[in-house]
Amino acid sequence: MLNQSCACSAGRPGVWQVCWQMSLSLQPVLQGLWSHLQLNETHLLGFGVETEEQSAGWDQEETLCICICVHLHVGQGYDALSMMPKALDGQIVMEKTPRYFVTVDTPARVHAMSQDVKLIVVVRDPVTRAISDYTQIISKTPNIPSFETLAFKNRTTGQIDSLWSPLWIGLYAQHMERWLAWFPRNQIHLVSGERLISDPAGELGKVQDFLGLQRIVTDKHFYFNKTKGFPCLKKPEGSSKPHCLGKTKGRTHVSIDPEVIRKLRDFYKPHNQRFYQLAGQNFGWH
Ligand SMILES: Nc1ncnc2c1ncn2[C@@H]1O[C@H](COP(=O)(O)OS(=O)(=O)O)[C@@H](OP(=O)(O)O)[C@H]1O
Repeated sequence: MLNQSCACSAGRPGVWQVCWQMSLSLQPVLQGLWSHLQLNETHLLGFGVETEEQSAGWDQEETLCICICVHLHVGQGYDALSMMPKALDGQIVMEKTPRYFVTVDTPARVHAMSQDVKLIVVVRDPVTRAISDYTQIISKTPNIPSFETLAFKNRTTGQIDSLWSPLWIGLYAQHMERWLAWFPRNQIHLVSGERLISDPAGELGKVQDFLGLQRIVTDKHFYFNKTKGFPCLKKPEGSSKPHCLGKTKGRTHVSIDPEVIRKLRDFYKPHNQRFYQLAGQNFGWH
């Protein structure tokens, strides 16, 4: 059941917002619209438009209500800094938006906001990343074509569709180059997604060093949870119980034709090499 009031966050400076709330009994139409909106988020972002706080639910009369907030970022004047929470002395404010790494205008905008901001990017094997991305997309929009279909412009000739969002995002070198045009390499810290799983304390140790923090988070804070198949926190702050990440993190991936995986590995090889050079480190993706 969806509450009738729409959930847009109001009054944020530099952002215009529109809020729609629809209630129709045309289930298939709305499901299609919902899929369309989710698939086109990247496209919308390209134009500086972002959807936020999307929610959908069925009311008691079995009609679908959708509430979508569209935030239109007004030119370059989007004042992100004033939207950040105030920090006390000794506190660091962090903002986490995975899409910033790949959104074309973001480096310039972040630079206009702060030239000495510290940037952290978590990167993982782009092939695994693409499959993870697709697994997430298909969990929300089950009727889309297969990964194998979407990954190719032409499957017969083997031509990869590098503009398909899950593959395009994995072209890390090209995204990194855009950031390096605005920020020196030493202001960007790269976290290995693989080591974040195999050695979370080690990887977070480097993050703490990069942020100039004392190494407080160490091995003793983690344990390997066999059921989850991932490291989890022994005792998160403010709780006495262990905590693993939620169901949408670390889920079983859709199984993909090994031949397609091989083709994708070949496709990414030169891009990965270029990324290792820019990064000054080899992430070992084969
Ligand atoms: N400790 C722990 N527990 C669970 N999952 C972990 C952990 N550490 C890293 N990972 C990996 O994080 C992946 C999910 O991150 P996301 O890409 O969804 O993050 S993001 O919020 O979009 O940035 C997720 O990807 P998937 O395995 O594809 O779900 C995990 O592989």
